[in-house]
Amino acid sequence: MTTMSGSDGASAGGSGGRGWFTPASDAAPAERPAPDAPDTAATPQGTTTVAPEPEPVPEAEPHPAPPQAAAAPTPSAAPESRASAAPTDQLADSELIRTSMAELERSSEAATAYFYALLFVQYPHLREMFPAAMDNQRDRLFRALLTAVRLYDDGKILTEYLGNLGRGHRKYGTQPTHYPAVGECLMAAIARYTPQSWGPRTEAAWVRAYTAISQTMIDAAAEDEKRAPAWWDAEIVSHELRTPEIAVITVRPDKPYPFRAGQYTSLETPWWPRVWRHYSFASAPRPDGLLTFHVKSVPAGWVSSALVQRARPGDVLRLGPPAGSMIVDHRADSGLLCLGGGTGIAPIKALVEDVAGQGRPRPVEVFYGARTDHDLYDLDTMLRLQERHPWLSVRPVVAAGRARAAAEALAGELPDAVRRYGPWSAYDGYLSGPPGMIRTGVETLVGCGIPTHRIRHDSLDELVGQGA
Ligand SMILES: NC(=O)C1=CN([C@@H]2O[C@H](COP(=O)(O)OP(=O)(O)OC[C@H]3O[C@@H](n4cnc5c(N)ncnc54)[C@H](O)[C@@H]3O)[C@@H](O)[C@H]2O)C=CC1
Repeated sequence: MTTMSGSDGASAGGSGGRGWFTPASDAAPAERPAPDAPDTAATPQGTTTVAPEPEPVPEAEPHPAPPQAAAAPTPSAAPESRASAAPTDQLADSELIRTSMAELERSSEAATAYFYALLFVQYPHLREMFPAAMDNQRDRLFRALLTAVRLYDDGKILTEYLGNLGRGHRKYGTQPTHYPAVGECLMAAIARYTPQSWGPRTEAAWVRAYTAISQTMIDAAAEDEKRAPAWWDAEIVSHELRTPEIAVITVRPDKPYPFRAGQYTSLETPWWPRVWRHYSFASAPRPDGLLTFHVKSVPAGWVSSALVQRARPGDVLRLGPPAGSMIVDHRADSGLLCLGGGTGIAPIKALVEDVAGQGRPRPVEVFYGARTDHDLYDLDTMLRLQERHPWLSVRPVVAAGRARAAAEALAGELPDAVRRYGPWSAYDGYLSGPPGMIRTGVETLVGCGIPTHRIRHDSLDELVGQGA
């Protein structure tokens, strides 16, 4: 598999044949599917990172000033433009790309809007692969780029991130032949919005990086194609409204769906084609193969609202591959300290079931937080698990007031409640919930003596994009 340092793509220009960004000839055959935007990054040991994925949100399609005919970058006046595209090592590339990215960040919105406008003007047939509304999509592309640049010098993690991305993109129907088009428009957008840093060396560094990125994604998708479908259709077999905003939805996939407790998937509804959202599996793998999700409808959340208010048994959803590395290492004996906020309790419940299924008891301490006790929609389930398993402790934590249903609930924000117990230094941390909770939760656990490499959670980027 190609890594960032492996390719020597100079700026050759042109998007056809073996020009810019064309995958290596001995790599993936042309008909292999590949990706179009970001999906998942998982750090092997520590923090789980769920990366951006093209998951647009509805809305009219806004566009920036229409791009000119050709996507030629405009490198001329840049400070480093007099330098030749001489051989550069990866370190130099990463310097150039970071500088360029820092400048790009200042105009990220305009640059991504320009990129998509250019892509759809130059390659109109690609438009149908994207959802009608492009808002969130634009944001996700940029976040993916940022993630790749951030991981640029860490070959192993970058390869893992891109591999997940490539596999995740199979469901969009992306082909290897799409990469040159995307690369060409991306370079044009970067060139246009980084006048200070753009020049031949930076351009060559970006071309090398993009070529390597594409190749890694294409290879991963091709490899994945040998063993897994691009997507699964899954019929809803039960739909239970736990509160007016929260539904517990169980589906039956049309083919076996292998995954690990703590992971998540991407999900598309029939009502919003090509709009995908992430949801965690709320149970460990079951013998009957059914999968359960907890969905909270959020304001202006078209997908979540459809899933909660409109979906019914018999409706068919589409699932992407499993992703995420918030999984339990069953070779270890350490205890699990789990923080589940709101519907973030879903993967925590799966983790508890996973530990139970191993038949090797180890301490599991769950803090289940909600705004009000009314929002503790899955407390009964968690308390039943606690009754069944002596190694499990479940503590509800209610931020606002005290609940009748959970008279024993602790008061306050979830991380504060955790701090009152412990010691936790011998535990591994698992966090799932809203981004603010994850941030303060990680700080709290580190403050309690749990090193970051023993703390796992889904990525904040992904969670931010999820609420729709
Ligand atoms: N449905 C699913 O499968 C999954 C959902 N999630 C995420 O979980 C979140 C659930 O949202 P809601 O149920 O509306 O949760 P919520 O906003 O009602 O909050 C749940 C808990 O988090 C605490 N919290 C919130 N912000 C905090 C902050 N800044 N500092 C400390 N504590 C804070 C609250 O006090 C409460 O205890 C969403 O962001 C969703 O993306 C995460 C993983 C899986």
